[in-house]
Amino acid sequence: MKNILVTGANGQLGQAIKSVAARHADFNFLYTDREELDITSEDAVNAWFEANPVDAVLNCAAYTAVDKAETDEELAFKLNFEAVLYLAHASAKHNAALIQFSTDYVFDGRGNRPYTETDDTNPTSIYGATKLRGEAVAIAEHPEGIVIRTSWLYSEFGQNFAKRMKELMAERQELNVVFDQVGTPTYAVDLAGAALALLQHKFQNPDVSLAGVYHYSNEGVTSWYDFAMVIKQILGSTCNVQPITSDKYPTPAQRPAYSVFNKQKIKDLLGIQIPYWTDSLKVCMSKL
Ligand SMILES: NC(=O)C1=CN([C@@H]2O[C@H](COP(=O)(O)OP(=O)(O)OC[C@H]3O[C@@H](n4cnc5c(N)ncnc54)[C@H](OP(=O)(O)O)[C@@H]3O)[C@@H](O)[C@H]2O)C=CC1
Ligand SMILES: Cc1cn([C@H]2C[C@H](O)[C@@H](COP(=O)(O)OP(=O)(O)O[C@H]3O[C@@H](C)C(=O)[C@@H](O)[C@H]3O)O2)c(=O)[nH]c1=O
Repeated sequence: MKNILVTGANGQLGQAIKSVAARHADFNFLYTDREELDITSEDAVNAWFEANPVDAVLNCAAYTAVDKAETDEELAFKLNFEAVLYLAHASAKHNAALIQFSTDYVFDGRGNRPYTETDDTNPTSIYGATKLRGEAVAIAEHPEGIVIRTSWLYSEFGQNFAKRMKELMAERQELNVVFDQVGTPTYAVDLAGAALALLQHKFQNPDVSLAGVYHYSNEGVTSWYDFAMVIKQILGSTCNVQPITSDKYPTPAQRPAYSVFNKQKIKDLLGIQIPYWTDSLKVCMSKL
């Protein structure tokens, strides 16, 4: 039996992990959120590791309010960087694996072909910058640190774009959504399955180093507008959804115009097929 610490377990990804946990009868999940384990406290992190035997950490805790981070840099930095440092040190000391989650917002979006794990990063937002620092520290401060970058996460859990669109389509007759930001939505339940498969692979191949960055999203490419349009079609909504350019939807944080991932590395390693984004979206919408 492997003891897996899940931080931020009541967040979107944490709940998605709970929903697939039964697939891994040999994993004993230790779910914590801020109340049980505040990862911004180095003392709390160290005390937790002293008190509980841990074989791996899935760090699902993060500061994810992209626009708010522009004026709340201190807390975003604490959670997305400093806390990762504490987790990396503690898990390395106790010989536990570490999986840190990161984002497509580490890229500036000026690319025009799917980003690989070795492509240059250049975040355009505070959120992206703090997540990039978190990636670096997970890799540098843990000899086997793993980072999974994902994009446009949605699910039946927590707050996300798909749920927001459903609410707005019920409230409004017209909705404007940007069509000049292109990426790939990711169903958090698919990501949770892939992260646990990666962990399983690691436990089964203890002598092989898996350290480094991996890209994971669903398959396909779309814009936020097209994402909204597919949601509208699935719901059978009559809301008039209009495409707009980003300058017509000003936000405090600048988002990448293009953030599609190349996912070959994780697909080759695990031998997995990743679901197409609209297939997973239909599964999720049937649960909302
Ligand atoms: N959401 C998205 O679209 C994307 C997310 N990601 C990454 O995926 C990961 C998971 O994101 P997601 O599940 O959506 O995020 P959520 O915001 O849904 O969940 C984050 C969780 O962290 C908890 N938390 C906050 N502060 C602390 C603390 N000090 N100690 C412990 N826990 C804390 C939150 O609790 P509380 O609610 O009480 O604050 C919440 O439960 C993150 O690393 C994120 O950067 C990457 C790409 C896209
Ligand atoms: C709600 C809404 C948003 N938009 C735009 C704003 C933005 O450019 C885009 C996405 O909207 P949101 O602000 O909901 O999504 P955002 O918070 O930017 O989502 C990001 O979250 C972080 C945590 C990540 O790591 C990213 O991968 C990504 O998922 O859609 C519209 O055009 N119309 C709307 O009605």
